[in-house]
Amino acid sequence: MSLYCGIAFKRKFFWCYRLLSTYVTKTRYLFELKEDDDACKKAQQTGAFYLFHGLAPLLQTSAHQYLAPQHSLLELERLLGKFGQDAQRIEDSVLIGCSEQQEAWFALDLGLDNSSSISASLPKPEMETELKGSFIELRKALFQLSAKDASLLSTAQALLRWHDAHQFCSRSGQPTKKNLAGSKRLCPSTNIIYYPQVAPVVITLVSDGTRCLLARQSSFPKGMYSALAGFCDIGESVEETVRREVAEEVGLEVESLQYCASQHWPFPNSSLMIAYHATVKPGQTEIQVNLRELETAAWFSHHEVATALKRKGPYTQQQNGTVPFWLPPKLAISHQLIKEWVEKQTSSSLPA
Ligand SMILES: NC(=O)c1ccc[n+]([C@@H]2O[C@H](COP(=O)([O-])OP(=O)(O)OC[C@H]3O[C@@H](n4cnc5c(N)ncnc54)[C@H](O)[C@@H]3O)[C@@H](O)[C@H]2O)c1
Ligand SMILES: [Mg+2]
Repeated sequence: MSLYCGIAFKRKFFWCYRLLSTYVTKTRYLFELKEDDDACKKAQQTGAFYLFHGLAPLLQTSAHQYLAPQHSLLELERLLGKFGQDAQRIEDSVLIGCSEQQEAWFALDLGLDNSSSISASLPKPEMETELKGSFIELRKALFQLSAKDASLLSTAQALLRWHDAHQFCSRSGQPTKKNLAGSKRLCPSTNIIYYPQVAPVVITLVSDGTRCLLARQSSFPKGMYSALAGFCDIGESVEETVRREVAEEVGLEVESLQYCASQHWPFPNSSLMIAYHATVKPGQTEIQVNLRELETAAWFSHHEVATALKRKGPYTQQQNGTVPFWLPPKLAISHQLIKEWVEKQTSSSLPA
C-alpha cells in the first residue's frame, strides 16, 4: 500500500467510524427512507401516523390549544379494518420527518379519493367519533398548535395536496406512481420523475427610517395588516422580486435590502416565504396603492406597531363600528419581520 493510499484509507476509516451527531444521523436516516422503499416499509412498522380527511388534520382540544394525535401502524390497520378498508391503503401515506430516536412520522389522508380503488373516501363523522377528535381546516387551527405540530402538519398538508394533484403524467396522461416515502412520483411509461413543488414568495417590510409600511388585502381578517408579499416570477432573483412587488403594489422604489429569515407556508399551495427588510429614500414615501392587489396600505409609527404587536386577533367590530389594528400571529414570518423592526428601532433610539 502506497503512503497516499494508506492516508486515504485511514481517512475513510475515520470518516465511517467517527461518531455522527444526532442531527446528521437523523438526516441520513430520512434520506435512506426517501431513496429505499423497503427501508421505508420497515420504518412504518415502528412509525407514527398523523391522520387527515380532505386535507384537514385530525386534532384534539386541550386547554385552548389543539393537539395532533399520533397513531401506530397497528392502530391504523385496526381502524381501516373497522371501516372495511384494506391495510394496503397505508401505502398512500407520506413521510414527514422523524424523531431523534429515529421513529419515522407519516401522514395519511382518509378522505381523499385516489385513482386506485383501494382508496375511497372514508366517512368523516364516523371517523371523528372513532378517533375521538375532529378534522379541522389547517388555516383555522394553525395558530393554536405548538410550533412543532404546526410545522409537521403544514409539511404534511402540502405534500398530501401535491400528491393528490399530481396523479397523472402531464406528458403521457398515464397514472404516476409515488415512491413509498412520497418524496417523488414516477410515470412508468415515460420515466419522468415528478418532485413536490414549492413556490418562492418574498415578503418585505418597507421602512423609511422611522415608520414602516403595512398593507391589507380584502381577504384578510378585519383589522389585520401585514408586510407586502408576492410570488417570484420566472427569471427573477428574489432581490428583483422584492423591488418589483414594492413598486407594483405601493408605487415605491426600494433603496436597500436586508435578508431576515425564511419559512415554509402551506397556503394556498406550498410556498417558501423569503423575508426581507427594505428601505426607501426618506423623501420618496408617497404611497400609490394598486387597488387590484391591495385594499389599502399606510405608514405606521414605531409606537403604533409596537402596540399592535401585543394585540391578539382576530377581532370583531367594536360598538363604534371600528376594528382595532392588529398584526399576524407569532407563527407567521410577517410577525417575526415586524417584531425585528420594532426591536431594531427601540435599540437604535436608546442612548449609547
Ligand atoms: N406567512 C406569512 O407571514 C405571510 C404573510 C403574507 C402573505 N403570505 C402568503 O404570501 C403569498 C403571496 O402573497 P400575495 O397573495 O400578496 O401574492 P401576489 O402579490 O404575488 O399576488 C397574488 C397573485 O399572484 C399571482 N400568482 C403568481 N404566481 C402564483 C403562484 N405560484 N401561486 C398563486 N398565485 C400566483 C396570482 O394571480 C395571484 O392572485 C400568499 O399566498 C400568502 O398566503 C404569508
Ligand atoms: Mg401581494
